[in-house]
Amino acid sequence: MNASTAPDAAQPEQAPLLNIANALTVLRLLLVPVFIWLSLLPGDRAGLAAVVVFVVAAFTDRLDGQLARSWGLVTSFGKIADPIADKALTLSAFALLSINGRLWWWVTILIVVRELGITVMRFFMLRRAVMAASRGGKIKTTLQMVGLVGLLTPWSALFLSAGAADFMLRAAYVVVAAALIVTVVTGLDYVRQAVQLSQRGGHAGR
Ligand SMILES: O=P(O)(O)OC[C@H](O)CO
Repeated sequence: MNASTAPDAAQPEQAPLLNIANALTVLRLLLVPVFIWLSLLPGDRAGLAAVVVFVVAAFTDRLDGQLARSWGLVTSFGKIADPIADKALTLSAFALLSINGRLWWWVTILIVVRELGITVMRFFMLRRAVMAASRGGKIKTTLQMVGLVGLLTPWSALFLSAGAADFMLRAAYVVVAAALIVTVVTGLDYVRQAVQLSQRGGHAGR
């Protein structure tokens, strides 16, 4: 939602906790069980409905960040909850794909370890600073979401030729590969930021 590591104690929050940006973040979290339920139903129609719910939830990620920045609705809750809502959505999709044998487990496990590891680290770092999502983190989430939509969509049910459906699926795997690289690199970068903050021994100074 917010670029860079932001100070928490130095600047008291102006925006109310109950605002449209945070409501969209909570909506994204609430859409996750709906997406999982639809994904587990048999048939292409349920699969397509699951993709629609996923896309709506992914769109709220774009919208909440934009609204928070442009309307001055940035809160510490949003900085923490926004990445958690993203991870709940993307990690459930990665796990479902691996369960269905459509994505290698090692890819899902690597991404789960990075995402949960950074979330735990964020909570530990709260004593010093709120580590908001970085630019790289946002790019990573976008790549993951685009790749996931490509892998989740039953392309053949969209009246595409076999060749076109195959092309879309291959393109999705390429995007997921790019997402995997950015996921690992940005994870390491967050660790570097956390080490620097810890060494400074105080609040993030921006
Ligand atoms: O890479 P993270 O953990 O900062 O997550 C990034 C967010 O999902 C961007 O909205």
